[in-house]
Amino acid sequence: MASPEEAQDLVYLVTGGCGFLGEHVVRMLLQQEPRLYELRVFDLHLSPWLEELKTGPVQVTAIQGDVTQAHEVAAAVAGAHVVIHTAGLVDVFGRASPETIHEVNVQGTQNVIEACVQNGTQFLVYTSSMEVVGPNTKGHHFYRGNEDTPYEAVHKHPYPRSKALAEKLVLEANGRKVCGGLPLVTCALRPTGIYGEGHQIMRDFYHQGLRLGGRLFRAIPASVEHGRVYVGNVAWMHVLVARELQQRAALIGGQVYFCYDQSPYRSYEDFNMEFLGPCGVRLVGTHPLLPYWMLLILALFNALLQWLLRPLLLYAPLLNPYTLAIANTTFTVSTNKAQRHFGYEPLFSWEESRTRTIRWIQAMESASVAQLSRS
Ligand SMILES: NC(=O)c1ccc[n+]([C@@H]2O[C@H](COP(=O)([O-])OP(=O)(O)OC[C@H]3O[C@@H](n4cnc5c(N)ncnc54)[C@H](O)[C@@H]3O)[C@@H](O)[C@H]2O)c1
Ligand SMILES: C[C@@H](CO)CCC[C@@H](C)[C@H]1CC[C@H]2[C@@H]3[C@H](O)C=C4C[C@@H](O)CC[C@]4(C)[C@H]3CC[C@]12C
Repeated sequence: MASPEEAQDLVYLVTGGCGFLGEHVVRMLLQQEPRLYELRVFDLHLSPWLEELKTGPVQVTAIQGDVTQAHEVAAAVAGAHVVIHTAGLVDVFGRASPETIHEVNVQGTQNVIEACVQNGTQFLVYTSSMEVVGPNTKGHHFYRGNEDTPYEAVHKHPYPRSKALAEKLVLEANGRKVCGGLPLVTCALRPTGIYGEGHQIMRDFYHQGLRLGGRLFRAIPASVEHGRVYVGNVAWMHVLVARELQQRAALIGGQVYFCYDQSPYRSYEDFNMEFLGPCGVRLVGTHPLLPYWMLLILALFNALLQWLLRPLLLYAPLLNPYTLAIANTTFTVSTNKAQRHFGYEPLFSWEESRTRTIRWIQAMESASVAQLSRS
């Protein structure tokens, strides 16, 4: 039974609630937000696991919709107290056009803001990205920086450009009057590279490793640090900041926070090996097996091939000039701003985050073995 100060009276809306991060935010809200009365999950594609959540004490409402359609967003927001906007088109591989990325990430976010204003919804948390800052394509390193570290943010790629524009819209909307006259309170969370259960790129690396006989070949120097954060902690940060935004609007409104936890600083590949290693994949080489210039030629070749093949098929490999640049540029954060402003402490230790991620990969493996033996 909820105590009087914890009456179950709040309606939350999570956009992109069926995505990798969105699913963790949805589950975290159900576990950690005692004042939740209704949870609306809005996504272009609804996942079957939502059905099992509908049997719990909180009313879970699945809404199939598109953030680019203002009327669909407005209908979903009507009556909500808090919106957590995670929906986005995450594409650094050239799968979607720059126009589509802009439409979903920027126009979609504008639609969410306008829907909050029209409907009198006062609290908006936006999932931004480290890429709003960098790494930039000039290869400048961002070494254990924080929210105030000066850095030349240069956005040439459609994805980081769209995230930066959307973040700006969200922060500028802080303080706007919503219907009823109260101020809109917004903030943005900037995860570094998220990992954990459901991470598609980790899945891809694992399967690639299996195809190559349990090996992956080092392509990035071990000295390049890449920031990573566990999905459960990113979700927890969203839940906590959404709650505290309602109590400490003056402090948190209009602010940005990097998402961080105790995950160690490593290169992108070495970090992945923390999970893939125990699952039978090893990283070959202590130094990159190919020199950088050769990888760059391969990346440029991939980009050319993508362009040539576009009328016929979608060719979108992991390696392109942009992903090569990100993977080869140090970008790590070291901050306690979220702890100072809203009392954030990671919910999952590094050991737990690692164990959970390994168990997920192992479960994936058992499921595919079981499927093979059935067929
Ligand atoms: N994955 C990362 O490492 C990472 C890091 C930093 C920030 N982010 C941000 O976190 C958010 C979630 O990313 P993710 O990794 O979970 O991606 P994801 O692709 O798994 O999830 C995004 C979700 O948004 C939904 N969506 C896409 N277009 C939509 C539309 N037009 N209308 C409604 N829903 C739509 C998708 O169906 C999907 O369920 C994104 O905003 C992304 O920019 C991700
Ligand atoms: C050169 C390859 C040899 O193994 C390795 C390529 C790795 C890349 C595919 C990934 C390296 C860094 C990743 C990005 C980073 O973690 C942060 C991101 C921010 C987020 O908002 C979206 C995802 C991403 C762009 C992420 C995508 C994959 C990498 C480029």
